[in-house]
Amino acid sequence: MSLLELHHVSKNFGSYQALDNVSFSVEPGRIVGLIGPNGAGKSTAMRAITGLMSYSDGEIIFDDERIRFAKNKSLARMGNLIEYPAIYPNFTARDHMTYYAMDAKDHADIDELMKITGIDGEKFGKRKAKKFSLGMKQRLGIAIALIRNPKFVVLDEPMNGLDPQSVRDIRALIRSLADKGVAFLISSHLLDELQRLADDVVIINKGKVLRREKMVDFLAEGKTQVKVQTNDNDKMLAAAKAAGWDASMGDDRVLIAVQGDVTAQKVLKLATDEGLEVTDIQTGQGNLEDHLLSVLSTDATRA
Ligand SMILES: Nc1ncnc2c1ncn2[C@@H]1O[C@H](COP(=O)(O)OP(=O)(O)OP(=O)(O)O)[C@@H](O)[C@H]1O
Repeated sequence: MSLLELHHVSKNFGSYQALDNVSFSVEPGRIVGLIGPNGAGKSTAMRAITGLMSYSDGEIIFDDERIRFAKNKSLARMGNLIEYPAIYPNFTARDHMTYYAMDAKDHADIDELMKITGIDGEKFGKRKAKKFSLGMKQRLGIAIALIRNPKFVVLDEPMNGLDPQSVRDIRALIRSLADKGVAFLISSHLLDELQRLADDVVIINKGKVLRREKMVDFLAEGKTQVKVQTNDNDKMLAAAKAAGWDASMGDDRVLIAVQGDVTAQKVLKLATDEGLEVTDIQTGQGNLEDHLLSVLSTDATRA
């Protein structure tokens, strides 16, 4: 039995459909990455799951209870950090911990959680939250999400504003909690980070789920690609597509799937024939970002 299940969930804002028949599940102890471009519906899905927003159709079941807007006993077993953490400017980090632990049947050891999330010690202990940096607020938000020993935690862009050491600390914390059975649903535009952290991936685009699979399977399915950078990548992409190749635009280079007669030499020859200057060319397995872009570009072609 899954801990969280979304069955055919839809959400409309007026005539705009932000979620369209969304179904996926999250198992205990799994870290699930929710990824997709801006406006795909990630925050909307997370808000519906945490009872912060109503949904129009379908159902969301958490821990055997149907999630409804703003009235769920089960939400006490769910932690979340969505957009801005609920921080009180005149509270210190410890005040927040004490406040959010109040009335909880079960809560984490406050000192230990403050230590792990790096909001303890001389520097932060006595400082009021209004004087916190963005990264500090983010760490406090993560600590708040974890204070009630949740079974399931929803984190929207948790690594926002964190320095590399904090990113590493938070990653280790999430992994150790998942090893103890806590499930996570995490959205992030930091795809390298998510690739390292997530066990499963849900890809959402224009409110629809395009993929739901294990991260390793998704990455393995990513084709070997020739990644070519030229002085005119748009022209390179058009030429590759005209040649009938499976090509998409990466961050700063064109990605061409190695299949049939496509090789790096052929790509180089095509670029030269087009009068393009090749500044870099490599062959390799796509990473999460490459494969995501390729899945999104296939989806756009279908639409
Ligand atoms: N309260 C609202 N009223 C009207 N439209 C909304 C509202 N909230 C979100 N939307 C629209 O729904 C779509 C999905 O938004 P959402 O914030 O869920 O996307 P997202 O995947 O989280 O994007 P991002 O990566 O930019 O945060 C967007 O087109 C957005 O403009």
